[in-house]
Amino acid sequence: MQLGVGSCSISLLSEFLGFSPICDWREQPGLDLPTTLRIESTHRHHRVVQELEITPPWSYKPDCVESSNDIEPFCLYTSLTFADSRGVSVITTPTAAKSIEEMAAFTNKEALRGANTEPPFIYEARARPGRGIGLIANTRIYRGDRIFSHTPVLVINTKIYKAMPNSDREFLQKRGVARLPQKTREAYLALHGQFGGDLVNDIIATNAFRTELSSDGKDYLIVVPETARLNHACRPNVVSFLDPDTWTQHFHAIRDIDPNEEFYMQYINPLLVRQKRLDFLYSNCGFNCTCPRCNQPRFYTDISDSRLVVISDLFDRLSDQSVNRTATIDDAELLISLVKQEGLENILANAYLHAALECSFIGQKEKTKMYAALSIELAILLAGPKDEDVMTMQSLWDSPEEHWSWLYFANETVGGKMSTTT
Ligand SMILES: C[S@@+](CC[C@H](N)C(=O)[O-])C[C@H]1O[C@@H](n2cnc3c(N)ncnc32)[C@H](O)[C@@H]1O
Repeated sequence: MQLGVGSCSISLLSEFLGFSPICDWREQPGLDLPTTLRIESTHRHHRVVQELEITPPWSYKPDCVESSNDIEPFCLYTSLTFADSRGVSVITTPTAAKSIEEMAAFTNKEALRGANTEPPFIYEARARPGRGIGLIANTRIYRGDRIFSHTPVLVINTKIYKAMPNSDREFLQKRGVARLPQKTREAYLALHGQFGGDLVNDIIATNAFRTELSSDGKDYLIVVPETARLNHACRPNVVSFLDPDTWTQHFHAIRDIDPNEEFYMQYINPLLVRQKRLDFLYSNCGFNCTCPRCNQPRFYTDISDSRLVVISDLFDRLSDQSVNRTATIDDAELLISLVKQEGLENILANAYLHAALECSFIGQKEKTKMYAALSIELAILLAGPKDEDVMTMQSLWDSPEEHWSWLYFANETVGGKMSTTT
């Protein structure tokens, strides 16, 4: 989602909307759908196209397979020393690997301080009826508390899906997992596979997150064994963001969590009504959702669905930045109230952001600051403190009058509908 006014804009990214890309990645045009992921290919001609040397941080000579577009091969790079010898295997092009090698995660040991270590006794993994293993809180956890921060063990440039047959990609994937340090490899291979077929590939299909890992914005799939144990619920209590500099995925509580409550993230767009959520989860993620929100009695589902329709409509109207827009601060406050009633704390930062902007449009300084602060508090859990949108909101909090949105329509539209200065 993009809020844009001239050259000034605040982009509300999909991750910012609070849903994980975990099943979304298989929706991308050109990527394999789950049915093809299930087929174990018999096609075997892994054309190793070039002999590359071992260069730090990599621990082996990269294995490369020619790509059908003939631009660049895709190669397997494994570092056994990455993240205190947790290790990582990366499948990408030699050019992308060069820029990865220069990232702080690989050049500065200090950058990974605190990653892959967990506060003790916060949670434990347990069998959950109808949904395999899940992570259960052992103690009360408060909104904003960090749950864990981990680095990926397998990283795949998504362009590979268009660039070569499945069998070639699977060859690189299998070798990538085989080369990981033993403990890491075992943790990977113990993960759940939902679709069957080649195990390494099935684990990717079931557990991968889609994310921008490199500074050049390239798309990657990542598998992080610890965070892969998080089940989905349509009212999540944890959210994540990935710091691209340190290659660390951080999870925080987005609301208070009781002892014995399961941690849930949201795999899909939170604005879908129940039947659409169930259909999407079944066709893209391969399971029938057993979360409490999908299983509540019809009466509550109907109320929830109608709230979601209004929430979507309000987001659309508040995002409309044309001079003919009809949205007001009342709409933004209604949105906040409905999002809270719906229990979607993972999109509350967006609702607060809209409220802050509406107040700024009409020059209400104190309320602008109040809503900006409320938005920032949650947005840093969803996108991280270095995120551009979070920094933009910070500037709205610091000095609303300096922000592009301040009395924007009053200045832009002389005598127009939006000249709503008080
Ligand atoms: C990323 S894994 C989550 C951890 C997994 N439960 C395990 O045992 O490792 C995703 C898988 O968990 C199960 N799952 C997650 N959320 C679920 C839900 N709300 N309802 C039913 N099954 C769910 C499905 O089998 C899905 O393929």
